[in-house]
Amino acid sequence: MQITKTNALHGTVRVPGDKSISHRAIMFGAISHGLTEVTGFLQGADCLSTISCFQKMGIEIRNEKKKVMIYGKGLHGLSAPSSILDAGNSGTTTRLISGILAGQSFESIITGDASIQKRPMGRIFTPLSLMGAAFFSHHNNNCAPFTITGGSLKGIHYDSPVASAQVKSSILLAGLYADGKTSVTEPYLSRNHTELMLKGFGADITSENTTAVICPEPKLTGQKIQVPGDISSAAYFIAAGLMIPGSEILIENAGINPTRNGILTAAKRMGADISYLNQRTVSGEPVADLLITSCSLKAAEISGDLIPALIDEIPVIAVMAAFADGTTVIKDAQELKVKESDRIAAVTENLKAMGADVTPTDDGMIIRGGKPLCGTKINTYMDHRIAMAFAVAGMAAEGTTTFSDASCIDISYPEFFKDMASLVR
Ligand SMILES: O=C(O)C1=C[C@@H](OP(=O)(O)O)[C@@H](O)[C@H](O)C1
Ligand SMILES: C=C(OP(=O)(O)O)C(=O)O
Repeated sequence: MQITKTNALHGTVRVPGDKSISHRAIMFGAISHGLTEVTGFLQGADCLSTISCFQKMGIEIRNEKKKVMIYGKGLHGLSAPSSILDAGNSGTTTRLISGILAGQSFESIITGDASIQKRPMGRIFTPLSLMGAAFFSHHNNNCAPFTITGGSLKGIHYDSPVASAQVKSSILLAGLYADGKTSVTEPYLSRNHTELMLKGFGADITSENTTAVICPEPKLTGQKIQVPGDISSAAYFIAAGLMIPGSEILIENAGINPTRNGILTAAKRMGADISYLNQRTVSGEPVADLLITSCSLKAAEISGDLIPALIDEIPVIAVMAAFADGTTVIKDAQELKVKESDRIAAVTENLKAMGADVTPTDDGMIIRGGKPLCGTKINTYMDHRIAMAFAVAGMAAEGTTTFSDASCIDISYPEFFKDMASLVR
């Protein structure tokens, strides 16, 4: 794959289904009674890992691409896995499944790829152990592979040190199996798809400010779920549409849940005027079509409670900042170091290689925008967000951009290059 500077982008694009919501639809369907039908499911490698894990635990899942059918067996219907559960590259799979496995009467082993084997799992071992599950990290490093011994769980209150929807969701799912109320408070509100969707399946779940509360409910019921387009995937089109002069693109069916739409807030702070058309609610999630028109971008500060709402979009926001006028400061984003790659290191290394003036910090980066950027060979670190963010950088830079390996894009957006190319006239 080679990318050169592109002309203005025009046309309409429909991004694939939301990754976070697709994972949850499979998981919640598996532990509910009866059929769950999912349309708009993301056929990315991460979500396929979730499907395969539940199939290994005896759940029939038919993936007909346009529709995924999950024949749920209820909270206690999973069987001991036929072999080690492989979460692939997916942190969401690993951490959310652990919450469910914590409440099972069997033992299971979870592993994943080289990246997953480096990501911190102590953050779920601690609360789930307090609830009564036991964990054994095979390399004694609080990472995968690990064994979970489920058990009878007790309800707890947990003050999470990190604003992480994966930690929150893992605890709430274990809470379905506990003997009483379970609650989680986080420092800032993270994405709330679990709270919204579990309620739809019949769970007794409420939230107020940064606290979510769940009470055990013996029976969840299968649902029809329509997955909205992924705002994290839309982010690459938003950035390209804003940065490439003369562009006008319509992104249809994008999820705009306020706990996820920080990219829109950041873009607005940077001077963009994005129109929200056809606003509606789909399966409990707010959705809109987004009209993006190119503009000259200016620097902004990205920090505090905005961070969880745009955590996965920071690589592409950093690219926008490199093309913007002024100094952008991104802080409070130390979580970037424990994603599929160390995204502070990966973004700053690649931006520097393209000629940008950028300084990494402990919890983010400082980008002095406006220097001319030139294509180079991007080291993706096999991180899908890095590959797509720098594909966008390559579309706005002089010269040619190539990649060490861009196959990682299949994790969240297998059709990315095709969809982007459809907008180039
Ligand atoms: O719950 C989820 O679906 C996700 C939560 C976020 O991770 P953290 O919970 O680690 O912040 C995000 O980065 C990830 O892509 C998906
Ligand atoms: C961090 C991400 O996903 P996960 O944690 O599920 O691997 C991501 O998609 O950017």
